[in-house]
Amino acid sequence: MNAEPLLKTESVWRTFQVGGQPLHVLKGIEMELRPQQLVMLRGRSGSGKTTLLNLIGGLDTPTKGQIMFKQLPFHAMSDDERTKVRRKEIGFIFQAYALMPLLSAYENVELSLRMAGVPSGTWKKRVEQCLDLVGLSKRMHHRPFELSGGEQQRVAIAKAIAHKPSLLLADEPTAELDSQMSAQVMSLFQTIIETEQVTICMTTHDPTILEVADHVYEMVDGSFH
Ligand SMILES: Nc1ncnc2c1ncn2[C@@H]1O[C@H](COP(=O)(O)OP(=O)(O)OP(=O)(O)O)[C@@H](O)[C@H]1O
Repeated sequence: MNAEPLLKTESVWRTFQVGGQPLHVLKGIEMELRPQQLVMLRGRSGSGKTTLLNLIGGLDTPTKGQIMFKQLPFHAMSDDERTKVRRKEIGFIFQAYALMPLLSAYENVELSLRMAGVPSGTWKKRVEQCLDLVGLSKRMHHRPFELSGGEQQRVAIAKAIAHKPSLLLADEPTAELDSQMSAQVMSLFQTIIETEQVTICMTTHDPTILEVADHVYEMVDGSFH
């Protein structure tokens, strides 16, 4: 592995003030994500996984330390600068970025291209390509409530990759799925890494899923073990 890392953190701390007291949620995180890797973060509830995903996705900034994404210093950039990079380069599969209930699968994926500022002439082809990749070509005009949980998750994946991000972040993407559907999502992630040349970083509690990771970071109380 000689390729430059896509993302590198150095001594990253994140501290929140809770009731006037500092709460150190991340304590000196050193992490590297390389191109086309599948990296997993595991750890108990409350260990700091989501806080770290928010930082590497540019949604939040560290209290101390450095985060370099594609040679850009996320720790030193303004919110506006990070937002611009995030819209183009990062895809999220987070509960908070769930599907819009009144829009069809097609319209949900199209929305992500609109948000990323992709020229509208290319939307149709790309939306169809992404829904095909996740195996939902035949259901593209269904709304989320007309789809199963696993199908909704696949639309969320299509939506997250449509703008061709280099990094895809997923917070517990298989938490609501049974083991068969989880295996399908993981196999889809492996396909996407190849075809879309993306790096995926996800959190999970599921030991069977960890087996397919290129690298697993074990988070204990805000540090890696
Ligand atoms: N904005 C905030 N202000 C204060 N405390 C916070 C804030 N965000 C997170 N925390 C605290 O940081 C700790 C870690 O939270 P985080 O959500 O990162 O854990 P997690 O490992 O993702 O847990 P889960 O698996 O339950 O999602 C928790 O104790 C949480 O209460």
